[in-house]
Amino acid sequence: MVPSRLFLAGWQAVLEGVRHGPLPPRAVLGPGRLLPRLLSLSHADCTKHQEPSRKKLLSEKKLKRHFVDCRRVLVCGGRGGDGASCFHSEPRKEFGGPDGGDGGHGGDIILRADGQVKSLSSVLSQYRGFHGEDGGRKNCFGRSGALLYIRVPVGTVVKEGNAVLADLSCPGDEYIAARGGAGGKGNRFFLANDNRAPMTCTPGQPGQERVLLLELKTMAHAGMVGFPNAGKSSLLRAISNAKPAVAAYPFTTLGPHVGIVHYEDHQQVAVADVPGIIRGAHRNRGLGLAFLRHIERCGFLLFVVDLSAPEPWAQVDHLKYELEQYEEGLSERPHVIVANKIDLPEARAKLPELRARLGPTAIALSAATGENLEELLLRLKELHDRHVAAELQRGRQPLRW
Ligand SMILES: Nc1nc2c(ncn2[C@@H]2O[C@H](COP(=O)(O)OP(=O)(O)OP(=O)(O)O)[C@@H](O)[C@H]2O)c(=O)[nH]1
Ligand SMILES: [Mg+2]
Repeated sequence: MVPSRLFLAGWQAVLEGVRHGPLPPRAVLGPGRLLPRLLSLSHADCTKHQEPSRKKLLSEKKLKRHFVDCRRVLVCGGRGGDGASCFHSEPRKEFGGPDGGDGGHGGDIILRADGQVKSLSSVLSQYRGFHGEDGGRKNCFGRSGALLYIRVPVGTVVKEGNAVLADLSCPGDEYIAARGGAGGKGNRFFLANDNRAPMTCTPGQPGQERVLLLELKTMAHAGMVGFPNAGKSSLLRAISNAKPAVAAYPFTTLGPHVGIVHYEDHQQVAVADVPGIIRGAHRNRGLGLAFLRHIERCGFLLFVVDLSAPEPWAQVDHLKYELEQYEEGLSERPHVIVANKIDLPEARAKLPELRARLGPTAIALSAATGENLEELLLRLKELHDRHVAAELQRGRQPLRW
C-alpha cells in the first residue's frame, strides 16, 4: 500500500519530467514543504485546495500552554439533600402520621476517557458535584444530584498521592472521582411501633472530597526518541502536519507532540515526538526522563540519530540505556534506527560505518530536504501493520486515531 505522501512523490516525478530543468531553489527548501509546493506549481488554478493550511506558527512555550499533560484537580461530590420532618395534615384527620420525605443523593463526579479530547488543558482545577434536593412534605423524596462528567483524553492515569487509582486507556472508560453524599432520611423513615410520631430527620451527607493527580500518557503508535538536536521535530514536521518548534539549540521541544501520518488506504499512524534525551537523563540531567511516559505505550519506536555527530552509533546505545533505566524492556520494543541529516557531506561519509555497526536496516534520510523519507514511511506502515496484528492476536483492540 502506498502512503499518500508517496502518491505526492509520484507527482513530483511527473513534474520533474515535465519541467526539464533544475527545480527552483525555493521548492527544495524547508522540511516537508517539497511535495506540496511542487504540486501547487503545476496546479496554479487549484492551489487553494492543494496548499497546506498556513496556520500561524506558535512558539514552543505557547504550544506547551495548549497541551497540558498533568493536572491536579480537587473534586467534591455533591451534598445529599436533607430529610424533612413534618406530619400529614388533612381536615378531619387527626394523627396523620409522619410524612417527611428523604433527601436526594448528591451527584457523583465521573472522569470519562474521550477520544476527541487530546489534552488535559480543558480540565479545571476544581469541580463540585450537583447537590441533592431536600425531602419534602407528603413523602416527597428530593431529586438526586445529576452526574458530573469530566472529559479527559484516552490514556489518562488517575493518581492519589503515589497510588494509581485508574488507567483510562480505552475510549469510554469511566472512573468515579468523587461520590456524592447520601441524602438524609425524613421522619417517615423513623416511624416504628414504639414511636408513632417521630420528629427525627437526618441531614444530607457531604460529598467525597479528593485531590487527584491526572497524568496523561499519550497514546501514539510510534514514539521518536533521540538526543537533542537530532532532528526529531524536523522529521515529524516532514512526515505529518504537526508543527513542533524546530531550532538549532538543544531542548527546543519541551513537551510531547503527536503528528499523524496519513496513508492512501486511510490508515493513520500517530507518531509522538518528545524532548531530547541526554546521557544521565535518568539522574535527572537535561529534562530528565519523566516525559518518557508519553512513549511508554507506543507500539514501536524510532531512534533518531544525528549522522553528522562525532559517533552517531554510540547515541543508540546511550538512548537504549536511558530507556532501560526508565522502564525495563522499553528498549526491546520493535524499533527502527533513523540516521538523519544525510544531506550534510560529513554525515554521508559516516553512513557505511553506521550500517556496519548497527546493521543494514538503519534508514538514512534528511528531514530538511525530504531525501529518502519514503523508506521511513513504508517502514512505519510495516511496523504499524505488525503491531496491529499482534494486538489483535492478544485479543486487544488496536489504537485508532
Ligand atoms: N542539515 C540538516 N539539518 C537538519 C536536519 N534535520 C534537522 N536539522 C536541523 O537540526 C536542528 C535541530 O532540529 P530539531 O528538529 O529541532 O531537533 P530535535 O531533535 O527536535 O531537538 P530537541 O527538540 O531539542 O530535542 C535544526 O537547526 C534543524 O534545522 C537535516 O536533515 N539536515
Ligand atoms: Mg524537537
